[in-house]
Amino acid sequence: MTPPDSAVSVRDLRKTYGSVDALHDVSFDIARGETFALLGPNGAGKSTTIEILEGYRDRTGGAAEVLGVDPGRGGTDWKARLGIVLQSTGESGSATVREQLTHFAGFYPNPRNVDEVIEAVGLQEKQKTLIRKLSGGQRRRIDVALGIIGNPELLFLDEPTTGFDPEARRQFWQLILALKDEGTTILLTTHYLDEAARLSDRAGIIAGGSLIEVGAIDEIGGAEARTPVVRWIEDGVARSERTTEPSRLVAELVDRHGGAEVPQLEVVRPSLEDVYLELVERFDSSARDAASLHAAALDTTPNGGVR
Ligand SMILES: Nc1ncnc2c1ncn2[C@@H]1O[C@H](COP(=O)(O)OP(=O)(O)OP(=O)(O)O)[C@@H](O)[C@H]1O
Repeated sequence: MTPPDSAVSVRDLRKTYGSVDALHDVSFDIARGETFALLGPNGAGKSTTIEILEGYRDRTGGAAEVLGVDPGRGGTDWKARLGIVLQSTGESGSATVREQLTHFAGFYPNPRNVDEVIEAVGLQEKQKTLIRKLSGGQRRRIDVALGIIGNPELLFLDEPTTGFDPEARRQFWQLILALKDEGTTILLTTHYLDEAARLSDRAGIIAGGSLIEVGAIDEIGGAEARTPVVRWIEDGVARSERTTEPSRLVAELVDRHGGAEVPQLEVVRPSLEDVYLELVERFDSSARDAASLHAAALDTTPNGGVR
């Protein structure tokens, strides 16, 4: 089932929690060495997908392979090849930063150097501090440090930079780019679309438990969604136009203004965030249409309408 260079392969993955249909028919591959972002609104099914792939959660249906192994059956050797940064901060213990990392390094056959990891997550000055005395953002760095201490082939990062200050996020990005250079495969979920765009090669967008789009980070959504928008003010009215030839339009506007400044002129290339919001909004509105069609059909069926 798995393409030969795949680190992760998912086919028709389904998960229900009681009556909640959390995932349906989700299929995607992640190549070895690739950084893949799984994006989507709250409750879309990202953590459920990740937890199934980590072997923490059973699936209801479909198939999955992670580093060539069914995650439902992965043993200790397989787990030692994974690095996991869960969504919630788990570390609050009474060990120091250095003690905790040294302790966890001992669980792995080929761990990273503890000093290097402490430096990579920017905790040199806190290495002798008890973890429970760290700030929330600093504890999150410990989560990331514990995720990479085992020198994983595949790293799962579930909203890794929540609570980071902007400088810490940039520092974290450098760390991830360095891991990527070393060939680590990374599966990232994040609500920061700039983070996904900066770090990932490809992304999948999940909404309502379905994968609605998957593709290269600078192609996702298709060429039309990426068309630049020219914005300006004319006669006191805000104008905008989508065009594949923004230079031509700008030249025309300058001409129309007799060579003077065009008020508040800007050319904006839609960002990953703009494309994402458009795709999710389109999904939401077709889900609303389907729900009202369904309600209308019930209403017209004999004894179907509940009033
Ligand atoms: N243990 C559980 N029991 C019942 N329902 C659950 C459970 N875990 C998740 N769900 C439901 O499954 C759906 C998907 O949740 P999931 O946590 O995978 O979403 P998510 O995309 O990770 O969201 P977020 O961005 O908020 O973390 C949601 O409707 C959620 O309420």
